[in-house]
Amino acid sequence: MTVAVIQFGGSNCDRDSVRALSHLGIDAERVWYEDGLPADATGVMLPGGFSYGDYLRAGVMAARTPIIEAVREAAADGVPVLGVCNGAQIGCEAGLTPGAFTINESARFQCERVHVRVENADTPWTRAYDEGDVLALPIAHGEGRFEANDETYDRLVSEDRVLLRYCDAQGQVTDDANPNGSRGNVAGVLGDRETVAVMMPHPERATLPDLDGTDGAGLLRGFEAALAEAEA
Ligand SMILES: NC(=O)CC[C@H](N)C(=O)O
Repeated sequence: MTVAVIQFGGSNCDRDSVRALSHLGIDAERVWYEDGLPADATGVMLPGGFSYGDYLRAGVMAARTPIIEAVREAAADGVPVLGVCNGAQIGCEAGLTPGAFTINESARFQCERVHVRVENADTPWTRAYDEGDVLALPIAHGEGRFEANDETYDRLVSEDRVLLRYCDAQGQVTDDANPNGSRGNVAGVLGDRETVAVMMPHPERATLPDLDGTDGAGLLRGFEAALAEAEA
């Protein structure tokens, strides 16, 4: 399989993402957004960064580029799609996943290590974990506060589409453990299909053993699991 890691002007996690995926034995390559989605892509990663300099709203410009139309079609066909940080913002702006990521409650850019709790381990992206597992992952964003209206939020919860919630080191989901004011401490959600997911924390920065922790590796392994699911 080859995961296309889409690079926009301003993306800055595309190389890290390819490196982390390759480390896991998942074939990945960077694809410049103007070159279009390769027909043989068996996965799509929307990496972190500052596409279009976060102009207007983070992710809004990239979400309106032609390659995202191709990503939408691929996602509908069951191709696994993962958006991380700016990629999560793009995913929500593109309607691949519900809700929105907006300006942090602090109104500041926050770069720190947080804990998230696995809310649903029965998805391709979380299969490597057990429900309730606590992962240490880095965040680095200014617009990471998850918001959704009541109807959308209730649907996400009732359909078990919340993947990760910010928590403390013991796994307690509290306001104090919510770094950015996200509704319900939500850090990651599934799209309409469980092969599509977005998350604000950076699993690719917590995958290589020579970096600080490898708790994110299982999330990236979701590409293999999601593909297997789609082909089943
Ligand atoms: N690390 C990133 O992807 C940055 C996310 C985004 N551009 C923000 O600051 O909100």
